[in-house]
Amino acid sequence: MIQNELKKAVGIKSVDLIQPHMTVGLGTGSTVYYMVEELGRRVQEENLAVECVTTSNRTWKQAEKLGIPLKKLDEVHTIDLTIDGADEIDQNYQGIKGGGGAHTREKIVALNSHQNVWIVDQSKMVSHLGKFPLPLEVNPFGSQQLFERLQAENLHPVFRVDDQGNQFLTHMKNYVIDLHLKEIKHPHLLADWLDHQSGIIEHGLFLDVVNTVIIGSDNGPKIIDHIR
Ligand SMILES: O=C(CO)[C@H](O)[C@H](O)COP(=O)(O)O
Repeated sequence: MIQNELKKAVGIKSVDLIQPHMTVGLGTGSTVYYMVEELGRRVQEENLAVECVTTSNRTWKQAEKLGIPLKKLDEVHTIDLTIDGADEIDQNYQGIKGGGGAHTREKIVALNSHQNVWIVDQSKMVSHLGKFPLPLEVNPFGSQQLFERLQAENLHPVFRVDDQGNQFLTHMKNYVIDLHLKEIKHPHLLADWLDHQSGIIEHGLFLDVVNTVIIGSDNGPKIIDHIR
């Protein structure tokens, strides 16, 4: 099966986990796109009653068009379930997110959710994290000094640019620095170090977060449940 078909299959499958009257977090990305389309269909055709918060303007606009009831994060008390994509997942179900630069909002929503589900095609499953560059959302103020500090630590930073070659800007008008690490041997140690650097708003290591992973494979979606 081609990659998009795998993404579509897991996106559709994940909507089965949404129960009536849940508050649901909607992630960001091309896999989540299919989940949101299916959720919109069930809201419209099957009167599935839910309220949702989103992790990006892109997902908000898509969900709004489909008539999915939306709330701002600060308007809800709890999030029952968040469904999101991921860029890499290792054998301990630790992840890298932020390929789309939305990881700050994604992490805020994830850490405020009772359950987190990641939907991925099989290419995202890896033995060790780090082949995918690790995104950092950084404050533009002092970002060059931060860049040099990351260089000095041999973390191989690269400022992300957009299609036009301009500085990539997040929703909150911050920069993204991607760390080209090849392999992250100690994800918790690295996360801890990054958490203590001024100027880094959020990094893309999502550790001990996910409860369920749905992996798209040629044999159909495979659900790995009760991870934590
Ligand atoms: O973290 C993300 C965006 O910040 C996405 O969830 C991640 O990049 C996966 O996207 P896709 O489903 O398009 O491969």
